[in-house]
Order: sequence, then C-alpha cells, then structure tokens
Amino acid sequence: MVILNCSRVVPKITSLSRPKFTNTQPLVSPVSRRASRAVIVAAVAVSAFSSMSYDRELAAAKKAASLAARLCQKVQKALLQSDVQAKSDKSPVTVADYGSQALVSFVLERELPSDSFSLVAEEDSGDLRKESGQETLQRITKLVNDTIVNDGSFSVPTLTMEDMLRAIDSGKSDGGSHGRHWVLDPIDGTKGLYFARWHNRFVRGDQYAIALALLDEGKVVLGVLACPNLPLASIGGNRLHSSHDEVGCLFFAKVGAGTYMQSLDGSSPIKVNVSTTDNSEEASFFESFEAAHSSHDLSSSIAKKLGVKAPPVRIDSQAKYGALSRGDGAIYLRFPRKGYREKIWDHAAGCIVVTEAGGVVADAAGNPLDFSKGKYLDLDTGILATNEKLMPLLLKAVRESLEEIPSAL
Ligand SMILES: Nc1ncnc2c1ncn2[C@@H]1O[C@H](COP(=O)(O)O)[C@@H](OP(=O)(O)O)[C@H]1O
Ligand SMILES: [Mg+2]
Ligand SMILES: [Mg+2]
Ligand SMILES: [Mg+2]
Repeated sequence: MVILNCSRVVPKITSLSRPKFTNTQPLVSPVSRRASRAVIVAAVAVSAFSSMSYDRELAAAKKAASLAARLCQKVQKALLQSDVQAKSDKSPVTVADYGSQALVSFVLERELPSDSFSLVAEEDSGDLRKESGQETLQRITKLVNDTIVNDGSFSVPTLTMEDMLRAIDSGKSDGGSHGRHWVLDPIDGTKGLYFARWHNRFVRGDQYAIALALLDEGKVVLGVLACPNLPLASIGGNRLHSSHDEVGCLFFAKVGAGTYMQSLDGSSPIKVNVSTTDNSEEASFFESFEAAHSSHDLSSSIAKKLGVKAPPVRIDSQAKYGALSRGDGAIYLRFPRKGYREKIWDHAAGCIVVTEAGGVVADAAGNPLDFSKGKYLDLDTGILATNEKLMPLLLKAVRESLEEIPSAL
C-alpha cells in the first residue's frame, strides 16, 4: 500500500464514483466492496504518485540540459571564430564534453539534494588528471563557472578544478536494474559539434545533443534532449536551412505523460507526436551522418523494399530521435558494424522521447531496448524507430535485407 502525503491525490480518490450494482450483478458483501475500493484507491494512488513523482526530476533534468547546452553553444561559437585552434586539435570539443558533464552533475546534485545520486555518463576525468590535461581542466573550470554565474540561479562559491574532477567522476555508475540512475551523454554527436564550423550552411547535418535520462528500476522514466543546432521548423525531406532559421530545441518526455518540445530559450512547450503515415512510400528516414556508425548500404536496401522515395536525412546525434518525435520523418534506422556495442547513453533519452510521442523503438528482432543491463544495450542487430503502423513492414524489410546482404554489417 503506498502511503501518500500528496493530498492532491485524495480528492481525486474520494471523487471515485461508487460502482453501480444492478440487480443482474451478484451483490458483493460490504467487506469485499471495501477491499475492492482499497485496490482501486491504491492503483489510482500509485499511478498518480508515479506520474507525479518524477516532476521534480524532470524539472531538474530540463534545467541541467539547458544550462549544458548554453555551455556548448559558447564553445561552438569559439570554434566558429578560432580557425587555428579548431584545426590544430580537438581540445575545444573535449572542453565542451567535460564541461557539459560537470555542469549536469552539478545541477542535478543541487536541484535534488536529498536523492541518492547515481550517474552513468560517457566521460571520465582520467585524461584531465594527467599533466597534459591541466590546461584543458583550467578551461573547463572557467567555462563551467562562467555558465553558472551567467545563469544567476545558483549562489555558490567559484568551483575549483578539484570540484570539476569530482563532478565529472560522479558519472562512474554502471546503472542496472535496481534503484534510480541518471544516464548522460554530455555531447552526443561530438563530430556534429566539431565539424559544424566547416559548413556555413549546416549542410553537414552538424547536429549534437545533450541527452539526459532517468532510469528507475531498469526502466527509462524520463528523458530530455537539448539540441542546440536543430531548427524549430521541420527538417523533413532534406529541406535546406538558411542560417536565419531559429535553432535550438528542447525535447522532454515523462513516462505516461507524452513528449513536448520547446525552444532552448524557453518558449511554451508544445506536445509532439510521431508521423502517423501508414504508407511507407511517403515515409522518409533518418540515419547517422557517419557511415561508420550505421550501414548506409543496408538502410538504402531497406528503403527500396519499403518503396521510400525521399532520400535519407543524415544527421549526427540523438537529434534524430527528436526530429522523429515531432514527425519530421517517419523512420530512424541504425545498423552499426558487427561487434559494436551500443551504449545506453546514446539512446535512453531519445528512446523515451519517441515512445512517449507515440512511436516504437526496437532492435531488428522487434525486441524493445533493455536499459537495465548496465552501460551497454544487448541488441539483435541495430535499432529501428517508427510508428506502430509501419513497424511490422519495417521489421520484414529489415529481415529480408539482412538475409540478402549479410556482409553489410
Ligand atoms: N562504430 C560505431 N558504430 C555506431 N555508433 C558509434 C560508433 N562509434 C561511435 N558511435 C556512437 O555514435 C554516436 C553518435 O551517434 P550518431 O552516429 O547518430 O551521430 C557517438 O556518440 P558521441 O558523439 O557521444 O561519442 C558514439 O557513441
Ligand atoms: Mg553519444
Ligand atoms: Mg558523447
Ligand atoms: Mg563519444
């Protein structure tokens, strides 16, 4: 029995209409009537509690991802200005990856002080603790402090380099099927951020995302995707974008509560849904920009079987899940090389953003993704995402293509 102190639930429960007993139904004794009402009360309370119990966590996750996005935009702006630095080494990106992870960890711990904190994240501080990492660590520390000061909502003393290392290393959890674990990719689509500077019209698909999700007892219960370079307007059908398009999207989803999108600078959220098309010829599909991350041969064979006419939209990062959740395209295909093991931080947030928008995410055997097994996803060949009507067609086309070109992976 869940003992709730959230009084908001009680009025709902007392307003439960008393079941109507017509003379055709066997009369139930007062005791079992009380018992059945207790079961209804508990069920309503648990479902209300469970959907309500993640509100604080979702608010904290949105704040953390938005702040980390601001830090990344600052780095990307610097990249766009300093040719030499961007050409000579990857350190600017490293600064953003580490800075984003430190900032997300800092915000979550401050916004949710009473919770036990477990974070499964991509980066660790190993390289920063070496002599060669000191200059980068200094830049990260300055960048994180500047972002916190500009935000103005935390009154904290300036964070030290030691604080940075500790914040980055709080991401060492392995997750798993018990308890609560945050799952973070501080910059998903690193290449999308780094190479963005090479194309002034963003044709490279230079997308990246700060991807943050919460696992509770092995299930993804909320997810946030901050996509600083994703236009608010649809990117479907390879519409070219001018640099005047408004960019910067924040997608967020909570189990049972749908998926919403707002601009990164905080416009009011709109509810989004995946494409409802059941005609695969109309469908367009997303895939990795990097052929090394997903077999483009296999996906084009699948597309041909489905009669898809539109060319693939190839962009970096989980921004693809965000674009799918709002119906910019109907299908997402990902077929890494044989032996590659997908990490949970590359898909947890994107997965719930699509499923809460009415989509389905599965592996090539049609199994849902299982995030409860630690840092890795055990998959049967690749990841597919689409709507419920197209999924059976897609699975069939995938199976046939895998049989025809087994060497594609
Ligand atoms: N050989 C490979 N196959 C599949 N995914 C890979 C890969 N090498 C790296 N990746 C992952 O692909 C992610 C980017 O996804 P996408 O291909 O959709 O842009 C990278 O995330 P990071 O950029 O966070 O490292 C990385 O984890
Ligand atoms: Mg990633
Ligand atoms: Mg990453
Ligand atoms: Mg990486």
